[in-house]
Amino acid sequence: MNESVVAMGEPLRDLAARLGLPWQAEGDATAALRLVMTPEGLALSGEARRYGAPIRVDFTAGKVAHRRRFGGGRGQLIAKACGLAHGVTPSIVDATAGLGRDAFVLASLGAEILLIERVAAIYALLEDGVRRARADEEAAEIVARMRVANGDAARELATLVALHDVAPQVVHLDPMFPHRDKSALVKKEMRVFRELAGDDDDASRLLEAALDVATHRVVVKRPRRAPPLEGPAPDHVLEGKTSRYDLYVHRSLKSA
Ligand SMILES: C[S@@+](CC[C@H](N)C(=O)[O-])C[C@H]1O[C@@H](n2cnc3c(N)ncnc32)[C@H](O)[C@@H]1O
Repeated sequence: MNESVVAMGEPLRDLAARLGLPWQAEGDATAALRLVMTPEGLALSGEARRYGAPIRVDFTAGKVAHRRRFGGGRGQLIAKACGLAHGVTPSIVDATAGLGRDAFVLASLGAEILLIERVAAIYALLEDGVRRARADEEAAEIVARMRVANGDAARELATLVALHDVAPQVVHLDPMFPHRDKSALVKKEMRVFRELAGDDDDASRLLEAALDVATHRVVVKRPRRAPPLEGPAPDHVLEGKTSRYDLYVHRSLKSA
């Protein structure tokens, strides 16, 4: 799937074998994107002009930590969408984990959460971010509620959930949105994601799988003006400034 990425250097030899990533010795790499171990943790980097700064997962600083402190707690849209607004704390699966930003917000509000990511290189960043956060006094307590899994949730969600012994009340989905607009490429991190993850064209299959395992609701994050995923119509919609959440309530909970 990710021909454009290699794990580079001796420290990543085992990781590459475990995740089925191509591996090259230090200095040999010809691929556009490289996973490298740095003193600040695992990083995904490529030519800066095309891909911007190296990408790492850091739950202890920057945007993620800021969002935890000032993001609005249980009043923020994602918390309302996932049903955390009324003092309830559901168990959640984030089946499109990415860099784990949304999942970290949910875990910081008290939710136990299983993060599933199918792109091995992105999963590796996530796993490394969780490992490093365990050494941070504040973040450790939060990441203790997060578990990460590498797999394709559209094809094996039920298996992954059983394997990790979770019975998710809520499944959170944030698939890539296939932007046609070239200006979307301006954001370099997004460019990396597009090259590695594609457009998530199978998102409606993922919705079906999520509806099969969630006991309460499936929550789909969409750009504000994007159409809903193909499939059943959402039961509720929560609109924010730039994004919205489509909510699919489990049939047993719908009023007759
Ligand atoms: C838009 S990003 C999610 C960003 C994430 N919400 C965050 O806060 O960092 C979408 C991610 O979902 C992953 N993904 C899409 N479909 C998936 C599937 N069927 N199973 C597992 N991961 C999937 C993609 O590889 C990509 O990393």
